[in-house]
Amino acid sequence: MHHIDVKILDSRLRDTPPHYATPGSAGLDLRACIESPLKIHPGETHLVPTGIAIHLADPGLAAMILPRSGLGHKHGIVLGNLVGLIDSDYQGEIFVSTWNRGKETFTLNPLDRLAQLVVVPVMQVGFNVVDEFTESDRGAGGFGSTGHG
Ligand SMILES: O=c1ccn([C@H]2C[C@H](O)[C@@H](COP(=O)(O)OP(=O)(O)OP(=O)(O)O)O2)c(=O)[nH]1
Repeated sequence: MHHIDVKILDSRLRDTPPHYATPGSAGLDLRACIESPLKIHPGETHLVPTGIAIHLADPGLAAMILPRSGLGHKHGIVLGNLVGLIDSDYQGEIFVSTWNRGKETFTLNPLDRLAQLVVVPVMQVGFNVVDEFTESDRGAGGFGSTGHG
């Protein structure tokens, strides 16, 4: 298992440092480190601090912030940037762009679990500029060009 450095920036999280809820969990809970309940009206987006900073350090790693399924499906609380990408050299606090795409006001309470962080391997590649690609079966066909079935 990889280990990465984390800073706890909000003392309320001291007793709950980031950990996977079950051994099979892919996402680490990110909590809303706000001082008081926050009403998010339909269509609004708020940048919510999470009280933690991570340093992935290895350019072969990145972290993605993803919505929580229940919040997104039932309450329309998703991400203003759809997916958040944390670079391996980022050391600042992690923020969640919190968008209420639903039709009802949602109240976010301090330390609520808001989103999830997934650490993923990243391959960095070099680009060779060419005039022609080596031929493939698909060629430039996309957007449904292989049919529906
Ligand atoms: O949902 C997010 C997305 C990003 N970040 C942090 C970590 C990331 O490494 C940094 C920069 O993000 P990104 O590269 O996506 O932002 P940008 O808008 O392209 O700006 P920059 O010029 O800072 O790269 O902001 C967050 O805290 N939450």
